Amino acid sequence: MSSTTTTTTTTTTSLTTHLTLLTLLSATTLYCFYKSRRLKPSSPSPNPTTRPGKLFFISQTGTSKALAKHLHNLLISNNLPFDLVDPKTYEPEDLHNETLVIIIASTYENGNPPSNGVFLSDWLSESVEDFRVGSLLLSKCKFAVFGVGSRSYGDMFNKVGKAFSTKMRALGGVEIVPFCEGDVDEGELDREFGVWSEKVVRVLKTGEINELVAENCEEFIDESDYDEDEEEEVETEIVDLEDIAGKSLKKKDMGMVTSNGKKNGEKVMVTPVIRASLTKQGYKIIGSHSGVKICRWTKSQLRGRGGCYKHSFYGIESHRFVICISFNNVFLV
Ligand SMILES: Cc1cc2nc3c(=O)[nH]c(=O)nc-3n(C[C@H](O)[C@H](O)[C@H](O)COP(=O)(O)O)c2cc1C
Repeated sequence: MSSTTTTTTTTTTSLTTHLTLLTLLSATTLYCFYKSRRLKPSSPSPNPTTRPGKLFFISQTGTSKALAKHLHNLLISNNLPFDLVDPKTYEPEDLHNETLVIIIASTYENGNPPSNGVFLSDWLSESVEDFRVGSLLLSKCKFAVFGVGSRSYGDMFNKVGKAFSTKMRALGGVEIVPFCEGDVDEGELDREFGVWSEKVVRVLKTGEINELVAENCEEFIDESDYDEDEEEEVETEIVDLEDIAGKSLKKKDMGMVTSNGKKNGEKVMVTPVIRASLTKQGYKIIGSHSGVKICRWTKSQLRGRGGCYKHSFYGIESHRFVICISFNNVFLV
């Protein structure tokens, strides 16, 4: 009797142990499964490099705006993401971040842009003229321009569209389809615009763009200005206190800062766009007043690989100096 009781007790204990172990194992499995689900992203994260292109219309009485809307529909129906943008709501300081820009621009009185494009146009002109900005500012940007005007205005015909194309190129932009001039009076504006638009879409879709970019980049990037070390230097940009405070100069501050970089009437020496451009060229920005870059010949001389003509021809040891550019246009050697 006693033996039977002992056997029953042992069996019950063993069963309880098994059940406990089974429960523990199941709980662990469930926990691991739950954790693995939490860690696994539910869907692939979107590609951070894809930024919609910008389609600007510069228009007084609506012709360019209507054409831009047509093109926008065409682009979207071809799975080419673009934002239709009125430049008067756009901050040109952001332009160096754009990779695709299309501009439909009308010319208005005395060859000037319609009012919604004046700021963008002036900003580009000033950037082209500003020696600190340089021709690499828009090197990531592929663009195309269509001009709307009337031949009856003679030399002023499509002056604005032409100027946009020229200025974008001067800042390093890569023109993917040649500039096209539409004539509202004697030309076949709609047909010409249709043909040009198809070409833009084709280039964007087929990737012909890549070949063009590769070719054009060679023109714009002067390798003598760069070497391997400078690319690394770009990463270690000095941070300005103004930027830490988040006070970069923007169009929305226009009450105080004008398009030519004046703040409360005083010249601002390094605007964000100048900073970006100089950094691309390998300069280190000092505070908000100066930029420094070591000439590649200086590095070459210090490494014993030969220096520039000043040393070879005249024996001047310029590699012993650092050249500074002060933004108030004074050069210090
Ligand atoms: C007052 C006025 C001035 C114009 N000046 C020029 C000009 O200098 N050059 C040009 O090519 N077209 C000129 N045009 C023609 C315009 O570009 C044309 O009317 C165009 O369709 C206007 O485009 P929008 O409707 O997008 O503003 C002028 C038109 C007007 C009404």
